Amino acid sequence: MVGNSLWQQCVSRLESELSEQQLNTWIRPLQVVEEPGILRLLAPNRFVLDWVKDHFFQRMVCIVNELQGNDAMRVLLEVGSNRRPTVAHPASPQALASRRAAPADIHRSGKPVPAAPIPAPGSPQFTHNLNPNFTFDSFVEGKSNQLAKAASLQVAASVGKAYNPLFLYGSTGLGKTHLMHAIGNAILRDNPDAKVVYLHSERFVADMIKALQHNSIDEFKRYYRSVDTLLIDDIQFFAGKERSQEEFFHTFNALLESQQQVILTCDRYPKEVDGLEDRLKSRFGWGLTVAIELAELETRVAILQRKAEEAGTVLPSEVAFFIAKRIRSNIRELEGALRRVVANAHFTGRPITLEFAKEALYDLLTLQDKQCTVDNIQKTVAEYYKIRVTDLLSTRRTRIIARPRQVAMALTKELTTCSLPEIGKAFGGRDHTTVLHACRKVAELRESDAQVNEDFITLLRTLTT
Ligand SMILES: Nc1ncnc2c1ncn2[C@@H]1O[C@H](COP(=O)(O)OP(=O)(O)OP(=O)(O)O)[C@@H](O)[C@H]1O
Repeated sequence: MVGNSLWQQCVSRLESELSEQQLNTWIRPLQVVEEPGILRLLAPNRFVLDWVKDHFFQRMVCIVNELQGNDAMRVLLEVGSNRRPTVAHPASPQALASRRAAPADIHRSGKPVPAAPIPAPGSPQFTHNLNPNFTFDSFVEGKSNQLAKAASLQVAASVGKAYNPLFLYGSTGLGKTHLMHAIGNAILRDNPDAKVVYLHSERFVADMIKALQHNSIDEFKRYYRSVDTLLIDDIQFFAGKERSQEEFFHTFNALLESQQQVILTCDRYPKEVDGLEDRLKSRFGWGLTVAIELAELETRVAILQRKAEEAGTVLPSEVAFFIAKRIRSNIRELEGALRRVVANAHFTGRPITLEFAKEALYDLLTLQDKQCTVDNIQKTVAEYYKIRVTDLLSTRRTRIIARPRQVAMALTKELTTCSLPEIGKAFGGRDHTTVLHACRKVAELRESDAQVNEDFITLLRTLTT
């Protein structure tokens, strides 16, 4: 029996034994490589590997043996991917400090930079900069962030030992900073004397420049190297900043060598950050690299309800569903919409009903509606894939046209109230079954092809913000 179908049979068996959540988190992310006599399973990272090994591996081997009878295959479990890399392999700490940095420029995030953590010269105190509200308890778990939360809990419980560095990545506003602070808060709760320091990468750069100007770079180094846990947010802002990367590289190495915990966040997979040195990219993947995905509808609703509860407001579920359906790609924006509804209710003294929420969010949603016309979706998709709108409407079936067309149809289904026949008509008079097929195909590809998933998310975000 070939590895793949054997594995499929094994998964079918597990489907009747495990919960959907367990299957999604631990079993389905495994990829199979076919080799004679060997069923090689690739886990996307060490975290999944360890978990699967401890909880399911024995059972998996049993099932394979049962399915195979006498000519049982060897089952191997290792970290790797036959799609795209997720985690680099560890290397010796001795190899850490041996290389030098390469040059580049500066760019700015436009985000507010949190207060500087550097204490006045000679001052021994540490500034955590942690938001006490960002805890594991206040973090709503869903399929999209389950793995990231589990990994974060593990790191908080085993600082410097479990996974170092922990690298959380995902689009903006999906909860990376929240989780990072949750780890810091949990570490401090267990050990109030722990030196936990959070800062945005721009702050690191600004402090380093200040230290260089004031001839206090040694103190700067000492400070960062003396922390127990260093949390650096949005490391994509290191891109192109040569000197900062070099400094960070050495700090990072020093911390890792002495088992101090480093936690990093980024808006994309480390290897995809342009302007970041290769040695940093590869080093970032030495511990555990975990993605936070776009939250699904149910999680968005649960987050809204949790935030409303925290604000002391009761949010009727039809209102929560309405907001969550309209704002899909960013939890921060979801919170913004909720804040607006709650504030309006407070000022006007009116109860929060569906009608009221529609009124309160009128401007925001009208702007979104304007962007979400079929014409605009077609134009945006065509520009993104560098093809013409007429190509999308044509009968051409080459992959470079057909795939964007499917993505555009799926986006139209997601973002407008058009029916399948209406979408078909708008895309060169196609049948509704073609549209249905396109939507299913895109959903399937988003699971199996990281590039399609990224294209879809980027387009969704462009069209809804
Ligand atoms: N699963 C969740 N449960 C509760 N709140 C969440 C969740 N995900 C995100 N949030 C909230 O959404 C807001 C934005 O999250 P956060 O700042 O962590 O995003 P981010 O991924 O770090 O974004 P950026 O890349 O822009 O820094 C925060 O207020 C956070 O509390």
